[in-house]
Amino acid sequence: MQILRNDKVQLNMSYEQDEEDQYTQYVGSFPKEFGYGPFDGDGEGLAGPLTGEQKPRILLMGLRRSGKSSIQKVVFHKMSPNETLFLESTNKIIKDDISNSSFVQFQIWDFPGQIDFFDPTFDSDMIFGGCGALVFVIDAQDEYNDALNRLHLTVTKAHKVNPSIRFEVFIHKVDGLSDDYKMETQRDIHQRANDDLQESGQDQIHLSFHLTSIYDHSIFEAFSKVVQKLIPQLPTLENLLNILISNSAIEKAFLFDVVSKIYIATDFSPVDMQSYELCCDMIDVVIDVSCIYGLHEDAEAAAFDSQSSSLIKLNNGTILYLREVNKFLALVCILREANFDRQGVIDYNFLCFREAIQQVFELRSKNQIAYNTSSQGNASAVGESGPNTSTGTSGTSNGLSNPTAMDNSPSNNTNESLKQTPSVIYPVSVTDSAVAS
Ligand SMILES: Nc1nc2c(ncn2[C@@H]2O[C@H](COP(=O)(O)OP(=O)(O)OP(=O)(O)O)[C@@H](O)[C@H]2O)c(=O)[nH]1
Repeated sequence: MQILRNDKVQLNMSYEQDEEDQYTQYVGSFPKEFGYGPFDGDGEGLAGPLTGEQKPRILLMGLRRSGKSSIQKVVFHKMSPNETLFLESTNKIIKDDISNSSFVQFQIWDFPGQIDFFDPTFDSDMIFGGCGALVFVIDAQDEYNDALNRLHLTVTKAHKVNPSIRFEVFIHKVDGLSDDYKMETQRDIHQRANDDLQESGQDQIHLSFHLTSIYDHSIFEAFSKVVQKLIPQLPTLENLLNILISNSAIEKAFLFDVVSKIYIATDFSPVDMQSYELCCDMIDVVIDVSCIYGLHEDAEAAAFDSQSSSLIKLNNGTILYLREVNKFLALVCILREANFDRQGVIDYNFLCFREAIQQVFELRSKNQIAYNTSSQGNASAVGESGPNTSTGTSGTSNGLSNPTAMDNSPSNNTNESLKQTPSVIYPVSVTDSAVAS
């Protein structure tokens, strides 16, 4: 296995509480430096970093002790699940800035369980107005009548203020339930929540349901789906992954945010949990090995460079192949060993893919800077972009509204170079053109 060198990413927190050091400790095998940091720009995403106000916001709501803070700590701060037993109850809104990559830039607001919407100090316009997604956590191990009432109250209120919010219901702590009971609980909660909405004439509100637990990968998978919906460039990324896998005989490819192990995009084939878990585990292995062997004398040197990669052969004839895409993102692929005999072609296709991704970043950055400039100088320009530009839900928050924007970009050339590879696997012409160029 080639060693993926560890990147020293700073941990950046914006907690309101005076507990800045609390989560910068070692958790498991992760070094404390391996966490989120401000996007310091390495040429790929001089995003004119989004300001707090512009970042899509994800709200974590639910009854007391339903598991909101645990989810946030486990997914984004590498806290081990057992440590969440000692978390204290949240008594005010905690805002957490997730700024680890130029694609995944958002804020998570963790709410106290006992929050009162009718309290005059609760500014629902401000809270729901700039929100991209609302995650409502229900403790599936507990009686959930009250939680369903609360869910109804929360979504109707939020939808009234901001109809573009996406509602995600986490049926949480399912680790304690048998498979049958899990399914039964999901069906029951789904049915009752939607019935409540229908009875109150609010059936235009759409709820998505996820079975989650911090004790397995389900919470990462569910959060991946929540975050993906906030990435306007998602169709472009998926399209690029499709082109890559179909030309490289790859079975499944994930574009991972390395620190959180959230996948921000995958190809169009269905995701099965086992593949996702395998890829997550690979990232853990790579990081662990990198921490032990990957650091050079100059520990401050930028690691995770363009040569970084890892190859794991499983004993069932399958290969896991990891390549660094940029400082924060990694491509993890699953493919058959037999299809890996012409690695050069796969690597060439990967380079085209990486270049395309970088161009998406650049385009986004340019649009972001243009947007920032115009909104500073001309208030009406903000109006043109729509009132929800800061939420990330309208598809314009980052200035790149849809894949057609990409079509006009230089990256389309890269798309073409991938597309030009005949759909036959490993066309010789690709290698030839690579050599020729
Ligand atoms: N079994 C199990 N327990 C969990 C899970 N997630 C959280 N917990 C436990 O649930 C308890 C409450 O978790 P918190 O994260 O503090 O809950 P909260 O919703 O933030 O609570 P408030 O801050 O009071 O609103 C803790 O003891 C966690 O260890 C899970 O997936 N499974």
